Amino acid sequence: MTDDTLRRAFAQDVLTLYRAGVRPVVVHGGGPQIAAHLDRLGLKSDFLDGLRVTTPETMEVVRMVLSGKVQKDLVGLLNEHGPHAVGLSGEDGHTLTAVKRYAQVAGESVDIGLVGDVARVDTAVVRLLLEGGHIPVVSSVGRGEDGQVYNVNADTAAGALAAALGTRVLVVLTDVPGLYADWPASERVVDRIGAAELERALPGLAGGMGPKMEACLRAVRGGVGVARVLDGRAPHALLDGLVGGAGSGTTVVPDPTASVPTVASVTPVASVVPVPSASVARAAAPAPAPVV
Ligand SMILES: Nc1ncnc2c1ncn2[C@@H]1O[C@H](COP(=O)(O)OP(=O)(O)O)[C@@H](O)[C@H]1O
Ligand SMILES: CC(=O)N[C@@H](CCC(=O)OP(=O)(O)O)C(=O)O
Repeated sequence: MTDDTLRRAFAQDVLTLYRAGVRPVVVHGGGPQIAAHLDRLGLKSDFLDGLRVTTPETMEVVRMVLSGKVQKDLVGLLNEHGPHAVGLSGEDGHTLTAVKRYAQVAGESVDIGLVGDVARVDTAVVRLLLEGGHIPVVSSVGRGEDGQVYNVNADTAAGALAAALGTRVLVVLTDVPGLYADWPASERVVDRIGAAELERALPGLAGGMGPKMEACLRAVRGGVGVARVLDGRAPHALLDGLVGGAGSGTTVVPDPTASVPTVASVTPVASVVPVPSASVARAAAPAPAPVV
């Protein structure tokens, strides 16, 4: 999202899906843009457990950069050929209600300021936009019921929103080819992982991969059909990954249903697995497919 060519390719992919009948919801972050702005202001920013330590001063910058710049740039790109995209912050319409989140460092909870987890999602505004034929573009800022505004990791926001909307697919774009099985010792990418195995692996994940994979887990446990982690450094990673690129990135699938299926429970519900992705584009889906 810091490279203009990649950003444009991403916007084209979202529009291609949209024109094919998919209803994408974009949730964005902007860590590098926040860092650049903090730097310009001479403010330091540290990360703990993959999350930015957020003072009230930092929070002002996070809010301004995410909702005022990164979101508007994305909306602008999506709207070059029509009034498709509408930006909103997680604060708007109570979309994301946040609660303070602590970092976990060596088994201890550490206070990292105004960092939030998503406690509740109100999908009303996003659904209104989808019903009106728009592409919602959501910044990962949450409103606390304590009067604070919280900095929510974008993957966390996306996973929670996907689960609340009951979407078919969650796509997470990142700057590595997928989840490395044994990072940093090896860069072998995990092709596919089930929710239970991912849950066991989560405590061992470092840096930003922790919140990212936690978001995928939350999504598939919340009823999303499948979550994909794709390498956003490749132009058109989104479309290639969804439509053409079986095998790219890491696919997170829900737990198989624990009980022996009865005839009634055989009806496919959440246990949909890798989207044969041409069908994503064909879907004209009754459920929207979110894109991060
Ligand atoms: N097991 C892992 N597999 C892949 N990347 C990992 C892993 N553990 C830590 N990382 C780090 O996590 C980074 C991705 O997280 P982050 O920088 O927060 O991404 P984003 O900006 O896409 O949210 C990778 O660039 C890599 O350095
Ligand atoms: C709490 C926390 O870390 N919030 C993130 C929000 C933006 C984000 O997630 O951006 P990326 O997707 O580019 O990493 C931050 O301040 O950087």
